[in-house]
Amino acid sequence: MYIVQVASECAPVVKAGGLGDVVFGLSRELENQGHIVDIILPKYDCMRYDHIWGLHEDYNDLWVPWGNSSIHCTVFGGKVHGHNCFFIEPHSNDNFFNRGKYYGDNDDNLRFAFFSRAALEYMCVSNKRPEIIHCHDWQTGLLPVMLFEQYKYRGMDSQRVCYTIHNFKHQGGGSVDILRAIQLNNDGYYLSPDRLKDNSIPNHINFMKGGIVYSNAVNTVSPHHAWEARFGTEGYGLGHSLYVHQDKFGGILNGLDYRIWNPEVDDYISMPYGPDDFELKAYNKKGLRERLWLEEKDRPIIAYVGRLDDQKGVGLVHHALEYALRRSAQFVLLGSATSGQINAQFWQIKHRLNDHPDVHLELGFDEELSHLIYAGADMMVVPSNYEPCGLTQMIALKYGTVPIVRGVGGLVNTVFDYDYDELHPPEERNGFVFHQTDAPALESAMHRALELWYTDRKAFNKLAIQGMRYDYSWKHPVEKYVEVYERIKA
Ligand SMILES: Nc1ncnc2c1ncn2[C@@H]1O[C@H](COP(=O)(O)OP(=O)(O)O[C@H]2O[C@H](CO)[C@@H](O)[C@H](O)[C@H]2O)[C@@H](O)[C@H]1O
Repeated sequence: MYIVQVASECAPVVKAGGLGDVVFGLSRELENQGHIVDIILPKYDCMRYDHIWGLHEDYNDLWVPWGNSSIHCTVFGGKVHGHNCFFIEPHSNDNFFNRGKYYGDNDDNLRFAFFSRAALEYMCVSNKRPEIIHCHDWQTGLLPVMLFEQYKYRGMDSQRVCYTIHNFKHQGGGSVDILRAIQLNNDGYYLSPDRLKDNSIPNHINFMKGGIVYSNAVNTVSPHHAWEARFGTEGYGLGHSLYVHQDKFGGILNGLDYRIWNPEVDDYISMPYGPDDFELKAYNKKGLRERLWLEEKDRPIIAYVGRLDDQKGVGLVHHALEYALRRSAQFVLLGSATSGQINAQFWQIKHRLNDHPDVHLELGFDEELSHLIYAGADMMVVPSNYEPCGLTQMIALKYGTVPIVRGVGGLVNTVFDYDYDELHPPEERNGFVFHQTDAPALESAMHRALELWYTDRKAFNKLAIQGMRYDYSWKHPVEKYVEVYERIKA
């Protein structure tokens, strides 16, 4: 099958979080299984150009209809670790993708509406006719709308869309001006409740709702989160739309790319190791301590890696740090804040603890360091408020770093409590789970993990090795995506 992925991220060239990992890992495994995949991305000024090989002009004369005129774009082709990517560069004073960052500007909705339009226009005029266009998150929610309302009549009538939602909280939207920009000139039609009308803000369109209504198949990234979004509050107002479209909605658990996330072959860590020579993990703990100036002693290291965002339970992340110190453990944090307030709060903590021999906070994005943390830590905390899938706990498992997670979303589908899991026998359990969003709940799970580390190291290591033996690769999820593609293709 020929599949085009359209997304705002693809690791390692553009990665702000898990979306980038998924777009790359999914594409790579699809190709392994014999499919052809192209990936279309914006050409950001701040991408990791060192991960692109053979960047060249692929299509120089792309004119993308926009408002009353059109914007000239150049499309660049290049290989990202062997995979075909196309980068769209608009030439206009809006400088849509020359902002020194991927997201976070007031006109983000317009920027990605433009990107969706440009991706379709490029496929249309360059004669790319995939069987499946796979769109991701709010940034590309308008693509299926334009495909079925406009491009279907321009020779793209047999393309089908699979739409994957990685985060319901960010839906994209705005006034009907956006419809004008993408030339969907019939406000009454598009603003109807069964099309793009936002479910709560009057006279607003909602990109993600558009994606749900117009795509042929819709999924989120774990079975449990699909249930939460449909029946709980985690759909952030889109629960009703999911109900209306329930026949085409489901959950497919993410995978991990084990060529990137595998301690047996990881170039960024101090010493390779696997479940059969787990004792070598200790060299990575030493390497991590040396790199981050932590004191060398017989203590566990607890880590947090992730965006510092309300979604991730930042209050509990901070609490985990304080509790770890109280229990004489060491704590390492690698995170980038998504708001100025959270950023300031963590810089303050960092300054306060700057000379502490048992703590290191690294505030920013550092892919290489993240590998060493997964390898060197003993435990990883993931106290999320909600978590569609979560990759950090799956990476931690592969690196024999025991996850301590809140039982929500994909965390429920991947981490099974050492003491209390009822569905898995003891030899299949792999972590610690708590349920409430308060500090005592987190402490009780951390306490159980720390007690095991302090009092029965053998049992702790056995648990870590059990986690390493889980297969959360892309192999099985890709089979599920291919089933979906087969079902919807023309
Ligand atoms: N400061 C930093 N430095 C280096 N690396 C960092 C980093 N902060 C995060 N990362 C890395 O980014 C990825 C984050 O994965 P998550 O699953 O937590 O994604 P996120 O919440 O962004 O994405 C959303 O999409 C993904 C993919 O579908 C879902 O798993 C998830 O639940 C959903 O919220 C991991 O690879 C992690 O190591």
